[in-house]
Amino acid sequence: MNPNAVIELRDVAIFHFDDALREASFRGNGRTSDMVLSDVNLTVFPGELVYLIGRVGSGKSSLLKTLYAELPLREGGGMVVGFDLRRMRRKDVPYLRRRIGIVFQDYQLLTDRNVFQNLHFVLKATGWKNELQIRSKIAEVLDMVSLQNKEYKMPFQLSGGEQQRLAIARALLNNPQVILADEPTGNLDPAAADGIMQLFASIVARGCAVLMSTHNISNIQQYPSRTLRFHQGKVAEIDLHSILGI
Ligand SMILES: Nc1ncnc2c1ncn2[C@@H]1O[C@H](COP(=O)(O)OP(=O)(O)OP(=O)(O)O)[C@@H](O)[C@H]1O
Repeated sequence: MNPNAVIELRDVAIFHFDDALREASFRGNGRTSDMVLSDVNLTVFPGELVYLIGRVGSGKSSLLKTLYAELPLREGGGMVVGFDLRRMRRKDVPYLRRRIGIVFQDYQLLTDRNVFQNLHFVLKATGWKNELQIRSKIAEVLDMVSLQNKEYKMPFQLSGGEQQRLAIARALLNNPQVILADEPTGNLDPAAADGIMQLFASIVARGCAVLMSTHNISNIQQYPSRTLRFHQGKVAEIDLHSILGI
């Protein structure tokens, strides 16, 4: 494994284990899992922006879930920010998640808490104790995502783009080396999506690696970068000329 990589996958296969299928196999009827991807090899270094593209159901979310240990890695080798995915136990998962940031299409904010409380909650849950340091960290990340002065807004009082900025601020709280973003611009209009892409570009420029699944080719046109195509159960790096026509 490359000591400088923040993500490394070697000969990985990804499966969904289905309880109904498992039940069938107990009865001697065969399969217990559905293979989504196989032969996945990937190395990502600090400060890289990597897009994941492919049709609905091609496995982009499944790969991201494997990287944040929502789906267990059962075949091949995988390291994420120094954590060995094959050796992860359930109790190790929160420690991995403190070292990475995760951003979803639907923001996944605490809807009954304001901006400040959404961030405060995460810092307390990840072991921060000193209120002064907590306040200073919250001010720092809100500044990074241009949401200063919105601390007391509730999520429903924010635009979609602002809610996604808050989700990104939350992902930045513990200075992650990697951000995994699953269609972060999927619910946004072009102007808001553009702002989110600018924000990710600034995060990448600070040395954080970002893996982003997207159906939005204009994201890639705007910030061309390494792109992986998910197709027929495999992942392959593609030549940007083939999708951008440049
Ligand atoms: N929890 C699950 N249990 C069983 N199969 C699943 C589960 N989640 C996803 N799948 C299957 O795994 C395959 C890959 O799905 P995945 O969500 O990773 O695709 P995707 O490329 O992210 O799609 P989208 O672009 O819609 O987000 C699909 O065939 C899907 O039906």
